[in-house]
Amino acid sequence: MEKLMVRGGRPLRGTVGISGAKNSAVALIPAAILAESEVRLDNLPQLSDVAVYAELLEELGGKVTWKDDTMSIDPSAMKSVPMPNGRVKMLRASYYLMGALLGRFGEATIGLPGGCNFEPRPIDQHIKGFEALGAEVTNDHGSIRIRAKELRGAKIYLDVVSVGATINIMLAASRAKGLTLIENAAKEPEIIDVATLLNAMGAKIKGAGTETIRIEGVQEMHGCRHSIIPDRIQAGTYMIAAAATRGDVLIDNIIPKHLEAMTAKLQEMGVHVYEMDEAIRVVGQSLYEAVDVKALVYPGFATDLQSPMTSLLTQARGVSVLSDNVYNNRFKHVPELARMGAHIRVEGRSAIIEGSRLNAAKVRAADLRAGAALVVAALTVEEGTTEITGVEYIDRGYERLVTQLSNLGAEVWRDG
Ligand SMILES: CC(=O)N[C@H]1[C@@H](OP(=O)(O)OP(=O)(O)OC[C@H]2O[C@@H](n3ccc(=O)[nH]c3=O)[C@H](O)[C@@H]2O)O[C@H](CO)[C@@H](O)[C@@H]1O
Ligand SMILES: C=C(OP(=O)(O)O)C(=O)O
Repeated sequence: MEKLMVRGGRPLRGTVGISGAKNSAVALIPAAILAESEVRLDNLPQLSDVAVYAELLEELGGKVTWKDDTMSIDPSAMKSVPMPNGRVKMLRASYYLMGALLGRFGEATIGLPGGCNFEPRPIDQHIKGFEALGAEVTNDHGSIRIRAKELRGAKIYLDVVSVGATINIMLAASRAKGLTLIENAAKEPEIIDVATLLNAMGAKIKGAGTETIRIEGVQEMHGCRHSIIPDRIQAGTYMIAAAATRGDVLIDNIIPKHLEAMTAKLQEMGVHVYEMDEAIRVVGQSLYEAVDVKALVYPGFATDLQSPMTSLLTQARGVSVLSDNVYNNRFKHVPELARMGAHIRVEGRSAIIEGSRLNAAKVRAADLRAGAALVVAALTVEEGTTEITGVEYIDRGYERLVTQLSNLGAEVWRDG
């Protein structure tokens, strides 16, 4: 079993460049299905989810070429092949095949998605959206069959603010007849990135990044070239790691505005953070104050950063309370951090974190960001080597993690 080995106690120092965003990439790749000619994506991250998605598109008959950080997708010969099992179970974002195939072919059969299952993650709002557009949706033993004779624009009010449902409805509605309004839409930067690509492909989308998105359906969409936005979650994780190790790191090739909630929280703790045009410098300090954190939808503090933030808060003086208002039960990192000596209690949707010194241990990453939390924690440990299993989860979201951390002076390697 592969392990990530971390010998901590060294302040991270230097510059780390951030790749394109995973959560954009896994929506932009299936969005290409809607075009009739080649879509080229630049600044693509080298991640396992991206590799799986490329294979999924090939299974559908797409021609995919991936070199360095550029992927070309020729969707002209694609068909809506049923995918009840197999690779669709390997990642969460396979649900975007539903909206994209429905938009282009009027039908899709896709197994329920996999990915990080830190708690039940329903897709009822995606289905409600497809039905509002005129599709018939049935669940056949965990496989979702969606059919529409004709997609028609509709007004859809999302009961919960959902990134996935907002994007999935945008994908299908781009090729529907007439006007679709998504109300109570998610506002994450990745939504804007997807709308930008779709518009470059010929769609007519306005309002992405606000709570009302207006989509005027078009009959045809074409190829284009698009560069993916930087990964704000990888960037935030390196900000946390820099602070936790009392280091001095320039996080480069990012959009600092996407990290405002993180920057503000670090500053509140006493970390020195300097924003530049396309970079943020984080300078760690010896003493940090406990703070309260509420993970919320964008532009609030990102739920994907709450697990690594928990590790940083073990390094603060006093008691911090971290609540997750997006996923109430995203605390699989807590028992593992406890093995490393952390004093954390989970009460309802909150983790109550006491400042504590951590020790090396053998721990398991149960999901992607739980893995990031363990890496951050391990980097703070002064003596001994921490062994982290579940590396396959971490590989879903951090490009060249060992190389990146080693370049910053960390002692990290893979074993097994
Ligand atoms: C591939 C991708 O982009 N993944 C991100 C996406 O996941 P994902 O798109 O799956 O997350 P959502 O924004 O949909 O989920 C937000 C909340 O809404 C609930 N919900 C969602 C859909 C639905 O139909 N019904 C429902 O009840 C979820 O259980 C959750 O409590 O946004 C999450 C929230 O920022 C991030 O943690 C994930 O990294
Ligand atoms: C939960 C995450 O991803 P996914 O939705 O792809 O499982 C994440 O990126 O933290």
